[in-house]
Amino acid sequence: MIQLRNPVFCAIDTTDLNKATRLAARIGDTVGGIKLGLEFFTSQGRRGVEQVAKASEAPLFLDLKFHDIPNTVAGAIRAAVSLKPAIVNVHAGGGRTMMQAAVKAASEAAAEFGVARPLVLAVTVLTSMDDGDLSETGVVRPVSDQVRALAALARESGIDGVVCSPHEASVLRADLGADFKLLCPGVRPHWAGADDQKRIMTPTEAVAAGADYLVVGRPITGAAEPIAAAEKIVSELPRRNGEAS
Ligand SMILES: O=C(O)c1cc(=O)[nH]c(=O)n1[C@@H]1O[C@H](COP(=O)(O)O)[C@@H](O)[C@H]1O
Repeated sequence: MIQLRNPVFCAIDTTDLNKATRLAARIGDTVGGIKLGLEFFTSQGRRGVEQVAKASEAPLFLDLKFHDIPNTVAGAIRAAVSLKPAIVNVHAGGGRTMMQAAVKAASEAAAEFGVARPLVLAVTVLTSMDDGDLSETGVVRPVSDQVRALAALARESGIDGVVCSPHEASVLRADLGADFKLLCPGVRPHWAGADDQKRIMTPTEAVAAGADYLVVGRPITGAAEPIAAAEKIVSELPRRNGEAS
């Protein structure tokens, strides 16, 4: 269970350590959490993550989307847990055994390092993909069906929730119940462009559809005034039980 001031995670996608640290320090009081992903981690590594985490009290989503054989993913999850993230993720397409290994490794590493176990989420179908993109990979059913199947497999594997687009949130909520976490990128305020995202909704629509957490990157980080952009997004959301003001 993670306590957030609001459901918005700001995706800080950059190679620039100073930029990431400065933004994290300033925006941590506005958004619910901060997300660091492949671009930042590949350029700045563990020390970069530690520096950004030190700059902000906000919970960290370490988005490294592991997708490998079970033993390798378990080792990577172990290493990730030592950075004390609130959330980590794997690709559901890695399958049942891989997801089970990820959850087991997260629990064992958390106990060993004396830290809280992060939520382990599984990415279903990337929010940048539509039915045409998916069919090119050999999966010919609609995205929504594939997301439902992968989410059901993730839950059976002991995963805490999934990364999906807001388009699938209401169906997954009905399928998988209130406790299964739904984290949605592909979130765009009406005043922002879609960029490379294809399955998008506004923040308010995504929460109404059942998203627990929202990931918003470029509409905040690419704005002339990132803090003001984040405040605008957050101020439009309905307040939920347990969220701080
Ligand atoms: O796992 C993720 O966070 C993720 C999954 C997904 O399906 N789509 C997706 O956009 N993301 C991440 O969410 C962020 C979205 O950023 P923006 O498109 O700039 O808002 C990026 O950091 C992506 O890596």
